[in-house]
Amino acid sequence: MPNEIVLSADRIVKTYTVGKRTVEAVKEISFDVFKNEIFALLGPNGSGKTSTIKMLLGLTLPNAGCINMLGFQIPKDVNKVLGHTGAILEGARNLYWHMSVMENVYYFANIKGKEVAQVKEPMELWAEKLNMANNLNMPVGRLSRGMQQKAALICCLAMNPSILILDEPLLGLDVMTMFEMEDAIRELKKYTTVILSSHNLRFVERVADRLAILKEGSLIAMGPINELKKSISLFQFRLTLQKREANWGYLQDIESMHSKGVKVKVTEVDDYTDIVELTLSQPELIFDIMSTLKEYNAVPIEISTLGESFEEVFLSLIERGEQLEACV
Ligand SMILES: Nc1ncnc2c1ncn2[C@@H]1O[C@H](COP(=O)(O)OP(=O)(O)OP(=O)(O)O)[C@@H](O)[C@H]1O
Repeated sequence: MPNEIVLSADRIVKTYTVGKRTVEAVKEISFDVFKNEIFALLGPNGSGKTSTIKMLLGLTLPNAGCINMLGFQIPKDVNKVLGHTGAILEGARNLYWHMSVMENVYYFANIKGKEVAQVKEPMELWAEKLNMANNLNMPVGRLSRGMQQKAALICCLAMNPSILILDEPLLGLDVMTMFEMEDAIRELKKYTTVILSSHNLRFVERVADRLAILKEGSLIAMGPINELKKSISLFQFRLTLQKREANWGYLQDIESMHSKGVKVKVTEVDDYTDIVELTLSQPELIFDIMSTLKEYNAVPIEISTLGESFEEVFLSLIERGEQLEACV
C-alpha cells in the first residue's frame, strides 16, 4: 500500500518544569511517518528532537496530544508495541558489556518473547552487512566504540522491528564507521521504517526520504528535501573577480546587503583575484551586486550558478523560522 501510515503524532506537547521555570520543549507538533521510509528529525540544539523521540517511545509522557504507533496509542499501549520497535538513543550502547554480541541478542530476544531461531538469521545478516560477523562472540566491553554502536544496531535489527528509532546514530563514530552505518541505514528501509535524528546534514541529505525541521519546539518545515529546496528558492552564484588595487572595498558594501537577503563568502585567490560565493533570496539582487562591483571596478571574469546546498536551505529555514501553517 503506498504511503501507509505507521506512526502518527497529533499536536503533541512536552513541557518540563525546572524550578519555577517552564520549558516548552515541544509545542503542538504533528507529523505522520510512512511505512518503509527514513524520516529524519532535524533542528538546532535544544529544538526538541530528543523530547519528541522519547515521547514516541513512551519514555516520557506528552503533556497534550496523542501518538498512534502501529495502531496503538502511546504511551497507554506502549507494552503492546515494544516487540515491534527498536531504538538506540544518543549513541548509547545499551548492551551488557560482559556478554558477547550474540549473547546480548539472545538475551534481549528472550525479554521480547522471541525464539533464538527467529533472531539468528537477521542477526547474522546484519553482522555480515556491518562487517561484524567475526565479532559476534566478542564481549561487548572489548569492542571499540564504533563496533559497540554497530553491535547495538545488530541487536535491534535481529528483532525485526517494524519501526526503528535512532537518535544521533553517528555520534562519536570515525569516518569509516560512519559510512558503514550510513550504508546500513540506507538499506534498512527495505526491512523496516526508520525515524532518526541527526545534526549531520550531509548524512541526512543522503539517507532521508522526508524530514521534519524543529526550531524551539515548533515544526517549521516538513517534506522531502527536494520539496524543501524548492520551497525556499535560494539563488547561488560563484563569481571570479579581478580587483583593481584602489577599490577593494566592494566586500563591505555587499555584506551590508545582508538584510535584503544577500549572503557572501569570499576566498582570496591572490592579491588581485577573489572567488565570491553569493546566496541571494531573490535572483534580481544580482543587479545590485553588479552595480556595487562596477562602482568598485571589480570585474567578474567568470560567473557560474551553484546548486543549492542543503546546509544553506536548512539555515534559511531556521532563520526564517516561523511555524508552518501547512507543511509541504
Ligand atoms: N529532563 C529535562 N528537564 C528539563 N528540561 C529539559 C529536559 N530535557 C530537555 N529539556 C529542555 O527541553 C528543550 C529541548 O531539549 P531536547 O533535548 O528535546 O532538544 P534536542 O533538539 O534533542 O537537542 P540536542 O540537539 O542538543 O540534543 C531544551 O531547552 C532542553 O534544555
